[in-house]
Amino acid sequence: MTREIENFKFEHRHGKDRVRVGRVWRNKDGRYFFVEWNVSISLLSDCLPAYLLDDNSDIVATDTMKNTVYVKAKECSEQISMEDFAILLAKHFTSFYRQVTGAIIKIVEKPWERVYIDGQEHEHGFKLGSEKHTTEVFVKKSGALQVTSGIEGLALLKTTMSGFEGFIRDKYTVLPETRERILATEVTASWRYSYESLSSIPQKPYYFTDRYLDVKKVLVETFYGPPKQGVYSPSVQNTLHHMAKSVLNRFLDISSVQLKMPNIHFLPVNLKNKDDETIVKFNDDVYLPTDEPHGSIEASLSRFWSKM
Ligand SMILES: O=c1[nH]c(=O)c2[nH]c(=O)[nH]c2[nH]1
Repeated sequence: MTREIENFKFEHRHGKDRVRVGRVWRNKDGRYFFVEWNVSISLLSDCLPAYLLDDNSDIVATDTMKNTVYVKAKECSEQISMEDFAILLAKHFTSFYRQVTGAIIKIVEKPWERVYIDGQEHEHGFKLGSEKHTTEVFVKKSGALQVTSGIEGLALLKTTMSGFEGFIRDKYTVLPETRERILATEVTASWRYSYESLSSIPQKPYYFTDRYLDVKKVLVETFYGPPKQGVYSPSVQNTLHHMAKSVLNRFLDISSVQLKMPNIHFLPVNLKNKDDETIVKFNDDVYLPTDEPHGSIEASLSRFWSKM
């Protein structure tokens, strides 16, 4: 909420961060489904008297917000995507409380994956995977909405078909040019859907979950290229742009995509002993893995008609 008070601009919101919830569903055949979500709620509401006076009569308590997560999780008798759960929560807060004019709900899913035993899916066994699915939903009382989904911690590496040449060389430059290096990154991606109102959201139950898996697949496939020959990457920047473009070309319901791709360096190892004898000579084989410092490369790509 933005207000002008005594010639100052005053903005406020309040909510509850990191509400953790696990939800189990069981289908008729006795097969279990499980999600673990970390939910953050932020409400835009008319509760100025609480800031200016000792009047809390327009405050939705953040403890109440936390409880609502569990109530709504309980009420979801069928499995639901985390985007739909975020929309459901936001709809609740903006319609149930006169004071609430907007709700921002963020969810990060813990990557529990069904296990396979002897090549067979386990009915109720899960193990922790790596990258995380994220979402952020903003719903206004009017029904206007924004839905963003994303991925965090998608670690990708290829051992060849990457180089970096032709960059600025000056007295500070040491880095040799190369057409052969390891390319490694940990992708953080987010993409905005083009839906702008509650009524335009697709009603298909796993729509957003399926889309998340589709986008991840396109990002990964574009990074690596075809299984046998791969695809040459002249820079992280170029690969990032290809990945973003592939997502927008493939999915017309996505209006913009943002990618952060740190360049995680693997340094060539060359060693000489005290007699100046070479004991390890680098031949694109032995590397020193590092996590810092790392290059930081990020960009966003949007359709022209996108409002992002
Ligand atoms: O793909 C790269 N992009 C850069 O901007 C850069 N800078 C650098 O030192 N190595 C690399 N690699």
